[in-house]
Amino acid sequence: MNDNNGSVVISDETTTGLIPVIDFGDFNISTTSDNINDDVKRRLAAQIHTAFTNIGFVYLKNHGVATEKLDKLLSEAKTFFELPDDVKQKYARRSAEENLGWSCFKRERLSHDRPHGLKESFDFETKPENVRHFPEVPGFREAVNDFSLSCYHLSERLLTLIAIGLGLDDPTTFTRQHNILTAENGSTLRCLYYPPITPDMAMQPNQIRCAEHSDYGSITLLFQDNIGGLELRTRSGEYVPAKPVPDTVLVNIADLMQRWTSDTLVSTKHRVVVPKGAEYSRDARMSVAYFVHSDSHCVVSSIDGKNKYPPIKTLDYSTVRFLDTFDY
Ligand SMILES: O=C(O)CCC(=O)C(=O)O
Ligand SMILES: [Fe+2]
Repeated sequence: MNDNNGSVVISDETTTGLIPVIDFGDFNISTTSDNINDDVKRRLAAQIHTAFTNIGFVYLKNHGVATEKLDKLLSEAKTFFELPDDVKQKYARRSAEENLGWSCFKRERLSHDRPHGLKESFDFETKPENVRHFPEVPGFREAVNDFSLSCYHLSERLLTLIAIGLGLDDPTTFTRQHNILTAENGSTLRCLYYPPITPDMAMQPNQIRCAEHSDYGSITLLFQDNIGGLELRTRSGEYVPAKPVPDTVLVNIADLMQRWTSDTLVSTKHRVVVPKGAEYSRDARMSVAYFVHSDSHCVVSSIDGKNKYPPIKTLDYSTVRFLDTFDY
């Protein structure tokens, strides 16, 4: 079925009909932004805007981020996560301000209504000159840098389209505040590992892989493997699956962008549940999230000038959120 902007809305249970799949081929990361016709940008901007004002999530296909780069990253990350804890501990995250490094199993608590998540993760800076190297997994560093760079290019395009979709005079309104490749910016690439759920695993009541939360920054690019379990909250309050759609990236609005746009774009809560049935719980699940944040010193205040929310500095906002999530 087509919605009124021409984007395809999948009506089977893959996305429960709520999350559009948009063909990003005309503006994929191999294109040169300046050469792309304004009509193409306006069309894509309108499609994305509709998704971000309704459900806050969209699948993009033909985005141009090479599948081989994702596969390589997932494979290197898996090798890392399967190392013994005492090795991984050398790379453990240290503080909320830094927001980098390894978070061990059951470290992160995204909702106070649930126990810690059944997952491990590793956060990287998005800058290529990133300092951490992994003697134990020599290819990990390069795979992260390579993938990050593609995500950066896709993010720039999306931030431009978001500005156009909002009808802003200046399409660089957001990109100017997202100097992702500089030290002024705290965007991160996160590799996530949800180990197999085994009968001997000590699980607490209500414990799931990743508890209900919304993301903190501007937008998130999420690449998931084929295991499933991701769910998002509809406006009526129920959680529905956001199933893996091969070769797509799932993009969502995060909290600071919702605030920036005075709730026009919605930051939707989501979670990762343990798939039902022994077959799937024996599988580990992996995903990669690229969290796009505005520059640390950027003061986010409503673009419509109505000040629905008081202005807040990006770093102040994200530090409070990280402190709430991790027990330091
Ligand atoms: O692993 C996933 O699919 C989702 C992870 C997520 O939502 C997050 O890390 O913010
Ligand atoms: Fe999230």
